[in-house]
Amino acid sequence: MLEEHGLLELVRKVPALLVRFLRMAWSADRRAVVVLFVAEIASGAGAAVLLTMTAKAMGPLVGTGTVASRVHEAGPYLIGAGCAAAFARGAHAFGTWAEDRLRPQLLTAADRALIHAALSVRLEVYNDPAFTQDREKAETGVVRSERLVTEVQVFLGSLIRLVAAGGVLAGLHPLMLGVLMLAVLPSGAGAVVRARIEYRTHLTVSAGRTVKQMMRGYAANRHFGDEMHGNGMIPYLKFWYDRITDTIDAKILAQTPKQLRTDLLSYAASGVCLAGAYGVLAWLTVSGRVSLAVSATVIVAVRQALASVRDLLAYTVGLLRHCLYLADWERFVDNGRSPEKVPRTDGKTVPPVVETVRVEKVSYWYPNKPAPALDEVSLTFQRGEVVAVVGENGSGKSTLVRLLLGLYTAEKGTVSWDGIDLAEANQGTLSDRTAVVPQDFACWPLSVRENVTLGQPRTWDDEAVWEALAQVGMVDVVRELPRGLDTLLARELWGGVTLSGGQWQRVACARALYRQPALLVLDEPTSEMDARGEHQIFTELKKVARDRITVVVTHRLDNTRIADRIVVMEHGRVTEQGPFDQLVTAGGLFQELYELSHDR
Ligand SMILES: Nc1ncnc2c1ncn2[C@@H]1O[C@H](COP(=O)(O)OP(=O)(O)OP(=O)(O)O)[C@@H](O)[C@H]1O
Repeated sequence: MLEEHGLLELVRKVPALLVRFLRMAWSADRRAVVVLFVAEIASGAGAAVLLTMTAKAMGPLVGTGTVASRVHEAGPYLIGAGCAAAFARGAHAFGTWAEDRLRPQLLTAADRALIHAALSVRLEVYNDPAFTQDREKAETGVVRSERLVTEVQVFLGSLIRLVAAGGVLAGLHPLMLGVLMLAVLPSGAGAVVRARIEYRTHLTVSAGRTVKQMMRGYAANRHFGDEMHGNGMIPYLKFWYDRITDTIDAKILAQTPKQLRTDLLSYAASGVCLAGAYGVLAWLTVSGRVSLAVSATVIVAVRQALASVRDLLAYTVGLLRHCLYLADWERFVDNGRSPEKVPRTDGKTVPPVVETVRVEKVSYWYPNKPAPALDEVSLTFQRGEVVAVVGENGSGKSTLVRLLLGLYTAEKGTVSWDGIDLAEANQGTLSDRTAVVPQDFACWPLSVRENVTLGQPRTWDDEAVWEALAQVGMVDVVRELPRGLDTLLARELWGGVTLSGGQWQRVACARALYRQPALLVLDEPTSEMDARGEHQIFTELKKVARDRITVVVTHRLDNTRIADRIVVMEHGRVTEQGPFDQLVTAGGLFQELYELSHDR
């Protein structure tokens, strides 16, 4: 991780980051990039001409003769200087126009890359605790990408103006470059020290900021409103949020005395060096080595150079800081493209119809867990079968179905579909054959139609959509919505509505049925449904079971009566299998759980 390395590591990365950033800008808006560069170069050239004209005007102005004749002689140069200044400002305005165009486009490009990366990785990558933290950091990189445009613009402009001032001074007298260096060096050193302090501060607060960001997300999410308000959690959450923000602030504030010391030292050194530079200049002038006119120009040029250096350094610090966040963003985005993190697309094609899914001696470990979530599990599933998977919390049911779906890859053993080992399957063709109603599903802020067809190629035929809705008993509810299938299921948006928990669950089931998959997995599909809804779903499952393998994970053991076979799991192992009538009297865990569920 970049954080383990130092500032030097970051500085080494900056050019590559800037090139990548430039490429993004180039593909977003070439014209704006060209205008930005041309405008800043033109603005720098204008500043150089302004200085040269000033130098030329100084000769007559500080020379001999009447005031009128001196002004007359200097007049054309003064007009030239005025025009150069106007030109430089005009060019800068175009630079700002380009910046205004690039900022939002780069923000969008960085944001899109992040979301695509987050959506591209395999589900297993999410299990790595670093993944969430990396994503939070990358989010900050997205926000900072916008500011980087301004920084690059000012950095470039200042650099060009500094080079222009240096060039003009060197042209006047080679020694003047030394005078300029003497005047600006301490500010440079001060800025580097400041950047180091800021970088270290960033490292100390980054973990706290990540947690804070997560909390912000929860606090603003209506989904958690019932839980927060109904449990009286608000005062503690406020207290907790205040505490973490105070801790972060305290760490940042603890750095301010160091920054003050750095500033005072660098300003004092700057003052001494500037006085030294002017002393050298005075000596050169008095000893006749440079003319009075040159010396007057040097003073103007040094002032301009100092302003440029101040901008340059301030924006270099900003640039470094933002590159730091961008490095986090870059790492996350590149991870989302690395072959070992994304699903396989080059493997064997999974056929549309599957007769047998075989699980052979499969074990699976989650990161940082000593015991396997699945331990040498062997099972076979046949087309047309409805299999219920039951067991106590944490026994490995959800892990098993993720392996069947190919969402996780077995670490030991194999899961195969008609002989195709899923570790070697093309994941795209596999996910085309599966459908799942997970325990936790999203309430997508899309129309009813899209909520049903999501994951399928777009269709103009609503008949199949209505059919899927009929299978879950949602036809009347949808007909009564203000815009039927077009109704937006997002109460937060104008014209949108929301559904009840059970209705949302029915929509999730309709989506799975609409897919007509080879493997249909339902993990607690009816936990929020009323008795009628539950009855309807299980009746429908039975009706459509002939064409596929259906796996239902459930804690409501009465529902397992519809299953052809029940698989009982304990501590990651399969301990019982068989039809309901057999298991309910077998004296094993199933019978015990069944009796407990009726012992009220
Ligand atoms: N993402 C994860 N990271 C780490 N450990 C996990 C993860 N998901 C599950 N586990 C662990 O794996 C084991 C099996 O979990 P799994 O979710 O498969 O159980 P389950 O039978 O579906 O439980 P439940 O009935 O509560 O849904 C548990 O010990 C759980 O703590």
